[in-house]
Amino acid sequence: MLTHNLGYPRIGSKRELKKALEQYWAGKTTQKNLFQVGKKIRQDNWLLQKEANIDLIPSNDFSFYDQVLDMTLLVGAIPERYQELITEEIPITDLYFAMARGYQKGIFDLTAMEMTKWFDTNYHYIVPEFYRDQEFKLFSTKIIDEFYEAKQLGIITKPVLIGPISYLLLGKEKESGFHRIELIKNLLPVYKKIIKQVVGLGAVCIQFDEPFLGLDISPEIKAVYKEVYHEMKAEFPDIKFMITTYFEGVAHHLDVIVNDLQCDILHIDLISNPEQLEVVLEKLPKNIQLSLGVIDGRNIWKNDYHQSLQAISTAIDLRGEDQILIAPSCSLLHVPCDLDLEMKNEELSSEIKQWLSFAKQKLDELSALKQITLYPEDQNAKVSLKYNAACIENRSISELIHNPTVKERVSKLSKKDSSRGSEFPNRKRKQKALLNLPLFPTTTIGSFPQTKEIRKKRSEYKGEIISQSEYTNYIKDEIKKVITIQEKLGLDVLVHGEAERNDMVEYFGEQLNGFAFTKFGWVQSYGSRCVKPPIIYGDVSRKQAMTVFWSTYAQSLTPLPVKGMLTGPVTMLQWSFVRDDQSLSKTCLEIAMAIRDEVQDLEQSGIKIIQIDEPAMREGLPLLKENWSQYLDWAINAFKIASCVVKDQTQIHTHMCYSEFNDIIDHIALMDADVITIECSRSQMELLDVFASFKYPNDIGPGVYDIHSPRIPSPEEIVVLLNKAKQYIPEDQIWVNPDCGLKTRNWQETEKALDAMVAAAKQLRTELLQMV
Ligand SMILES: Nc1nc2c(c(=O)[nH]1)N[C@@H](CNc1ccc(C(=O)N[C@@H](CCC(=O)N[C@@H](CCC(=O)N[C@@H](CCC(=O)O)C(=O)O)C(=O)O)C(=O)O)cc1)CN2
Ligand code: MET
Ligand SMILES: [Zn+2]
Repeated sequence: MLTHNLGYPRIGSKRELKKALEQYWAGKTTQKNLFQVGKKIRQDNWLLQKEANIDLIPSNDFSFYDQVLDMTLLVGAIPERYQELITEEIPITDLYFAMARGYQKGIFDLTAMEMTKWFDTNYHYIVPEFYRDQEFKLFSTKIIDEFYEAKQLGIITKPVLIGPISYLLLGKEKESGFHRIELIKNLLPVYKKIIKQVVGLGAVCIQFDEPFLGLDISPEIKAVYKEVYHEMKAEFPDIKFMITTYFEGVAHHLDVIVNDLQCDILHIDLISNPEQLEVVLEKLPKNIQLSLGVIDGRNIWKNDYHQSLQAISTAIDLRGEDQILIAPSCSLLHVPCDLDLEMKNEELSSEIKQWLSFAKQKLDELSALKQITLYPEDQNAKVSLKYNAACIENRSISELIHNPTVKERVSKLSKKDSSRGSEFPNRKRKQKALLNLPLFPTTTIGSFPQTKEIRKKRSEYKGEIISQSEYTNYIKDEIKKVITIQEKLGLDVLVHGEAERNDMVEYFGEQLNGFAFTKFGWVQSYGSRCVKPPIIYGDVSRKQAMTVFWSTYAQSLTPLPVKGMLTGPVTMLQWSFVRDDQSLSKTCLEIAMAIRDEVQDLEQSGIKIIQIDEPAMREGLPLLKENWSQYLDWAINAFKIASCVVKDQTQIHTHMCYSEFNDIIDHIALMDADVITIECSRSQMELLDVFASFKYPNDIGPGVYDIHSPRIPSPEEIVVLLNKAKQYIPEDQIWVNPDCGLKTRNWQETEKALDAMVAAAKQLRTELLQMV
């Protein structure tokens, strides 16, 4: 029985890669230095896995930005607009970053490629763009370079590729009249070339990630799976093909896998779907080895050895030990690097620490499971099994977890707690009288640039280098500054700028009971951006008002309305590490009650508009359609519990980003927020197509420029987008705003872009006046 790993975090345990990337982009360091940082991380990761006795160690799981973009470069799917960057003078790395981030330099003004969520995770990938009859070619050498690099360290790695079918499905057609899967015939020869190259260097096993095998796929796609792997395998009969599936079970597609899929090893995710083990064991042909994903690659709880060993021994009994591999359920990209770094963190109680396991610890768990399975009588094996059982037991009976008051409040909720006093048209009239906003009201999503200085001050405050009052005064000055700037820019609805927040989820989590925090638990979100997800370990409740102080201060500075700014319950849940000892819906309701209390306090302190962000509403959607409606019911209900406590006059906003919303827009409408601001611009307002057939009932602000790119939009292009919006949405329902918060941008970009946005809104107002 072998152990293997699907992928290791690459940002560095101290975020070394993040820092090097940002320095490089700022022109403060050389490409050579960036490459050295990358190389060091790869080597550290390989050696660490070797030390942990992992039998099959992955390569090509490293990335400078995103593994899907790496594939795009590897197969040369470079969109037309970047072709002019393929010159002697411009390093290929800069072409790569241009695709990820846009490129505005000299004569060039190129927009970035679209970015979206990686399945139902908080990781974002760069969406491949496909055109009719598109050609592919072997374009980059990254995969062979990395294989070679590891080989020089004495490690024959398992190169990781996104399988050809999942790669195509992850992308998007950029013109009509074809389906991207048709491109497989052009793509396949390039995959064969890639395989040939790594095999030439000595690879014996290749990992093809095919997560779509767990999703709803059509019979046509199934047929393609059959053909493609048949054809590839025929050419490389001696190479082990490992097909990995994750995030869902494959039981419903076993027909393809059993009868048609040519592979040597199939990996299944037993965390997201433990039930599949039984049927896979029964139906999978005996000549295919089975890899059991028994260790949670997406959560931080210590593995329950007893439970894992049961699955492993069932599998071994039926197939024999040499036919079984064990692994994490998916790539470890989604968990922090190393729990050992938290040893000195006194805020994380030692009781909770013994319940946890990060990437490095998960590797040790993997090899412990192998030892216990192969040598059950070994003294070390016995000790580690016993220690594990004690930790699991401790967590299950810990007093830290349950709070009867919270449970009782939640159980007493009734239908009327989740509906507003009146219907939307009525509310809209009352809000209009109170707020008196112009047509096409302009606003921003909440955050303004989180400058180095702000972060430094917070760091100093947390390290007790500066006092609480110094920090408070500093943040107050920041708020004053952003209010003044917004007034100058001529925005209609203001925000306080969120300078006091480290992160929109972490900030609230820190003020709630039932949440715990790490100091180094960073997880890559996209590119160089990381988050430190809180750990929800127990029942959630609010300690005291969380935002009222800052919001009322901001409102005291201006006659214009300032939005109170909260993170919604679904997003709090989705972007935290969640408990696995009660249902998500229960935990979500507990959070909703805490937010509801805050909403009520804000209203009572005179805040007239309250925004409850739910950017993660869509990503929480189960991967299989059959499970959608159940999720949407509890998720929407939680949002309404949080928001519906206010009177008609108080305007509730929500905000969403990063996803395709077309397929759930009717459910988004059911959330009944008075206004939704929603990301749109990277996809050129594709979202709007849905409004041709679905009349969105409430107000909506389709994002008019991309905030993930440093590129500054012109007023003209924003006017074009708004005119497009007008064709689908009545003009008195349209708000004007960026795609998302501005925390990642600098001040110069921010002011210029917002200036363009306000100018565009004013132009539309003038045009309307002239028509009258
Ligand atoms: N949780 C979450 N998920 C999300 C999003 C989100 O905002 N939050 N947005 C989407 C993804 N977008 C994102 C956008 C920006 C960042 C982001 O800016 N992250 C920051 C970290 C934010 C943070 O928590 N910062 C802390 C700690 C900052 C820090 O590193 N401090 C330095 C010291 C200060 C310095 O000198 O820089 C240190 O301790 O070393 C703070 O502000 O307090 C980063 O990578 O840079 C992340 C995700 C979807 N998922
Ligand atoms: C990822 S959604 C971000 C919403 C938040 N209010 C902000 O502006 O940053
Ligand atoms: Zn957003």
